[in-house]
Amino acid sequence: MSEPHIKAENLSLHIGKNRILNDISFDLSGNKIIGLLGRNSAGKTTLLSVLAAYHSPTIGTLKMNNRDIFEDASIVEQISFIKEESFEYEYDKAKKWLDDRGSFRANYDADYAAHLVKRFKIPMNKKVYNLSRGMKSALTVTLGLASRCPITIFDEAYLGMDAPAREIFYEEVLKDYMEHPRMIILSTHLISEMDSLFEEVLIIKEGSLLMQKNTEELLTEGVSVTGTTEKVDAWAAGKTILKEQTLGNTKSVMVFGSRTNAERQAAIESGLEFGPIALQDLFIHLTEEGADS
Ligand SMILES: Nc1ncnc2c1ncn2[C@@H]1O[C@H](COP(=O)(O)OP(=O)(O)OP(=O)(O)O)[C@@H](O)[C@H]1O
Repeated sequence: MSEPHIKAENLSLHIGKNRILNDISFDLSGNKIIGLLGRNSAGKTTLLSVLAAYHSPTIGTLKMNNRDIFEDASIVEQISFIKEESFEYEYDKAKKWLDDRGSFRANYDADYAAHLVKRFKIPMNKKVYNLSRGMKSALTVTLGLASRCPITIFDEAYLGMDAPAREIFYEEVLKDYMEHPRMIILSTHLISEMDSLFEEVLIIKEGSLLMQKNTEELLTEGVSVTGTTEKVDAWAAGKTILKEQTLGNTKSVMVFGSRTNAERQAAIESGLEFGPIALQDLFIHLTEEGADS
């Protein structure tokens, strides 16, 4: 298959009277790791389930490699959608569950799955419903990674995993992506742990797309500036201020928006101090109630 290309145009999803996704357009192309960021209830799971063809858009279109995801079953085979499952009635042993599901996936690598099972220490002789929450997550993540689908979606797949298991997950995502490039989309609202994975991010807020950006570009647009209140106010006038703090005559602002190098240089020469803003801080302020990017 050629490199994946997903194009959403004016996509809206209504369920009953609820308008869950509103007029979303984006263009994702190539093998890369993409972060889908949004606060609780922003619509991450819903958007991903539309991408995985679980829901058809009420309005608008969603195409993969120029074909409608809902009209072509062969496309759905290229997509793996991993989310937290309760597995309340899953009486198979973990080994059978994984082997059965892997057998339906064209690129499934059983040796790699065995490697992940070992790293996560999943007790494969236990019945799935009896596994701990963290082990259920590890099992689904193992299926998602070892399936090596051209489009692999993890919807907050770390839920239930403890910190060491999450660390293994992040390491394996990166390592396996480098060896077998594909499009991997990870949704999260725990950004600080995962920010270094994302080459691109989609940020959604209240069912609408706030932005689609290359992560590096996004990070260069956010900057914290500190100096005397007078100088900081003069510099920040007309800019998008995400946050401000004053202590005595010293002021610090977080600003978002593109700047020229010359502008930055002049500000530094006038005595202002520039610092980076972490992706998580940018996310928090950009998605705040009333924030307008
Ligand atoms: N079947 C449904 N019927 C009605 N409303 C729904 C349905 N599914 C989701 N919603 C609503 O749509 C909104 C988005 O839900 P969604 O689960 O996509 O958010 P999320 O960003 O994944 O949230 P979280 O981070 O809390 O998991 C929520 O307000 C939710 O209550």
